Amino acid sequence: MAECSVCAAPPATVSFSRHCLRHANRSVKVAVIGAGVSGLVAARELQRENHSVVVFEQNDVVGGNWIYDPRTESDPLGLDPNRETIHSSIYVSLRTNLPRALMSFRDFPFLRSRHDPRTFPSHEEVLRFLNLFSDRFGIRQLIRFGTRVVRVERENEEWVVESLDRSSDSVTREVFEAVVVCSGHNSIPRIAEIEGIERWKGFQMHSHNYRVPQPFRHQVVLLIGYRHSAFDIMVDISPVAKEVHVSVKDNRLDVKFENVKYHDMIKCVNEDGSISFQDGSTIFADTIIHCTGYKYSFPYLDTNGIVEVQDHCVGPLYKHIFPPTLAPWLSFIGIPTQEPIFRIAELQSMYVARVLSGKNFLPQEEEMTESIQYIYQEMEKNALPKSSCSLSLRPLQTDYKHWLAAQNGLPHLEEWWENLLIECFKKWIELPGKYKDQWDDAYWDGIIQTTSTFQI
Ligand SMILES: Cc1cc2nc3c(=O)[nH]c(=O)nc-3n(C[C@H](O)[C@H](O)[C@H](O)COP(=O)(O)OP(=O)(O)OC[C@H]3O[C@@H](n4cnc5c(N)ncnc54)[C@H](O)[C@@H]3O)c2cc1C
Repeated sequence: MAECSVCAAPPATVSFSRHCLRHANRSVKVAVIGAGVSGLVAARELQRENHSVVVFEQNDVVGGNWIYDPRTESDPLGLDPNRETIHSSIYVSLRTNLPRALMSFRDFPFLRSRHDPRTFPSHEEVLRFLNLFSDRFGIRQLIRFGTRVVRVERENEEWVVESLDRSSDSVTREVFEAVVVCSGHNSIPRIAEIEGIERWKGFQMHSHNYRVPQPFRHQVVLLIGYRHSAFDIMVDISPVAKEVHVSVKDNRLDVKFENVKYHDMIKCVNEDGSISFQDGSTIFADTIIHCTGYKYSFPYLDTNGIVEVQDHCVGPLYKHIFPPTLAPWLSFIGIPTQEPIFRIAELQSMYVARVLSGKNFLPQEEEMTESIQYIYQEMEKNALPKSSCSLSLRPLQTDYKHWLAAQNGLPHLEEWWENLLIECFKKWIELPGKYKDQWDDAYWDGIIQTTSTFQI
């Protein structure tokens, strides 16, 4: 380990953040990339620790994925690398799949507003909440709007950040001590591989480019996948479409709609353009919508191969945050996309801010690497594919949240929080399509208000 980066005190007295105890609490110049949920909360926590923060945001407003954009991409499947990309994947009818209490920050609850007081509110309500958050904590003044980061590169132990100002079309080069990546993971489509798809003459798209049901009127539509987006789209288009077919890998939910049929996974597209499924059924369809999730991508980031995306897994990342060899100068917030990200991003951001100021010590590089290996082993023991190592925190999700809270000097996450999450998952299985409107608000509001200081 090197000496203290401020006074050259000997390595033995220095934390992994390269500060001796005398120079802990140091302010670091940090670039945050993105002003969605992760970037906003990262900026707040870094500012609270007195770091000097610049947030780069390609859009002109805050909110990231929660900014509804009626436009769709020129390649509806999202495969053409030269297409102009659209960041948001939100559709008009979208309501949150989590109760608002699970989309709250520790000291800034997502309160019911007069605009939309529902427990599972619309996307507009989430965007409103993120705007309130930005105003309350003075985040906007830290953000360079309309500025896209085009390159981040390590030079002489510092990061060179190149950004493009969209209004003047000019590129600026700046140097930062630390970079926090918050650029989101719900924009680059991942599509299903289908044997014989080159024969398909119909229309294919990814749910990233789905906005409204009208284009599918009187059509036979095949949806691939059955997580939240597929389910929402099915409910959206079944009233206008002739037939909706859903190809599902697992998690078949028994929801009856007159014109909806469920199938196993797709076997192939046949010579005559029909589609066969592994259960032996065959259909003709007008449109295929791939509701098959997203790819991680950091096109601007050059780490000399240290951080890679392999098999949908971003790594190596200690605690899903720090690449051991570049810690603490490079960090990632909000990587586990299948988790309730608001609170996790908040705890991760606090941790990063504290490590940078020297309040928290990171373990030695070898220990961080061992910790990453331990997660892979636990996943293997629990028969979880390596491809889910970034998406979710399973099987160590509860330990992870408690660990993060403890690092930040906070008590364990409240019991109601975990219970609410479990209940939400149970209800999604038991009452798909209905659970959002059959939620026991009085019961859960009571539990939350009597067991914490939290309001909803
Ligand atoms: C259809 C759908 C429904 C969802 N529903 C829920 C839900 O109900 N509840 C929930 O908690 N989560 C939900 N999510 C997950 C959702 O993505 C997160 O809530 C949250 O938006 C993630 O925030 P983020 O800041 O990590 O990423 P984003 O919100 O994607 O923000 C990233 C930001 O980075 C900016 N950016 C990217 N690249 C650059 C660059 N090179 N330079 C400058 N700026 C850049 C983008 O413009 C954007 O503003 C849903 C996701 C999808 C796709």
